[in-house]
Amino acid sequence: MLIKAFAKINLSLDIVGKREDGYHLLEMVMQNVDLHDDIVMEEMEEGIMLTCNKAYVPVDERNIAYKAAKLLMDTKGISKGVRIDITKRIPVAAGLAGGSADAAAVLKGMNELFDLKMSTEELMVEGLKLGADVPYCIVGGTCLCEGVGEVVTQLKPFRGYTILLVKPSFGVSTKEAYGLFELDKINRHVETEKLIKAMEDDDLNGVNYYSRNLLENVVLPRYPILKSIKKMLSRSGSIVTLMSGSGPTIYGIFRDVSAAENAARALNRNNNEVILTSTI
Ligand SMILES: C[C@](O)(CO)[C@H](O)COP(=O)(O)OP(=O)(O)OC[C@H]1O[C@@H](n2ccc(N)nc2=O)[C@H](O)[C@@H]1O
Ligand SMILES: Nc1ncnc2c1ncn2[C@@H]1O[C@H](COP(=O)(O)OP(=O)(O)OP(=O)(O)O)[C@@H](O)[C@H]1O
Repeated sequence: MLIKAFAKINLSLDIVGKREDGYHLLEMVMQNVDLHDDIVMEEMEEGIMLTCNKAYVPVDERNIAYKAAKLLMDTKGISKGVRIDITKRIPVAAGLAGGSADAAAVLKGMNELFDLKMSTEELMVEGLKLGADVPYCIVGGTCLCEGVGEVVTQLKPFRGYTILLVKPSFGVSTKEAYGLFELDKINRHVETEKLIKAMEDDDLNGVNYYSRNLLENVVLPRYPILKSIKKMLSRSGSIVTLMSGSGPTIYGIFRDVSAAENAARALNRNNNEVILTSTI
């Protein structure tokens, strides 16, 4: 069985509170792009066997896809085993929810492979045990995500926009980014309703005006190169230019595909991973 695990970008990320356990309460608009990992799953006699085409991704119980398979085996009492082969294309530790997308794909795959008859809601409850982005990755598409990310509301699709992803050679730890954030220093939050309206109206200038990621406040000052990438993208014709999630990936939304292709050529240096894709 082949399942595609799609990357996401954040059109917004607002932090509106903090829980006792340190997790942040969010309001974010998330969007899948066509860039995806391929997950091939197959039943085995016993155990979990995982492979990945990227040597730096762990293939044991540290892999979130492995954890996803183990979680359902334990909670659903599955006596068989599963083989999972991951072809990774989504950059790692990038703010694109690569690991979360793999985990969501494995939960869905296990549901089918072992005929578990779990509903989307049940899969989301199990997914949240693995990571805050996993429930969104189960639903996918264009969504408003609240709570710690797990309260997911589908929005009108925002399909077919040309996206250029630029991921510099370093990664950013999500935990570290949230750790640097100080909520009491924020005096302007995201106008999420207005952003959603602009998206619904296909008003890219409005999307540009209202799209914001509050984690940029702590991640950009730490990595000034990200500011240069944002500038280069805007100068190259990107209409919306924002950091995704906890970074470091910066993306641009283009009206004009050839402008995006030119920007891709200009930014293809310093070991940046530059990927041309589109919203789905
Ligand atoms: C940055 C985003 O990707 C935006 O979509 C997500 O908020 C992060 O989602 P994720 O990587 O699935 O997050 P998890 O694996 O659950 O958590 C990683 C770390 O991020 C921090 N974290 C995560 C989600 C959240 N709402 N508040 C947090 O403070 C916590 O310190 C946690 O230890
Ligand atoms: N299946 C997986 N794919 C990628 N990374 C994984 C996977 N399983 C575990 N990891 C580890 O998780 C860490 C974060 O990777 P991931 O790609 O999920 O981050 P991210 O894109 O920033 O995700 P998010 O946007 O959810 O924070 C990496 O250090 C990586 O080694």
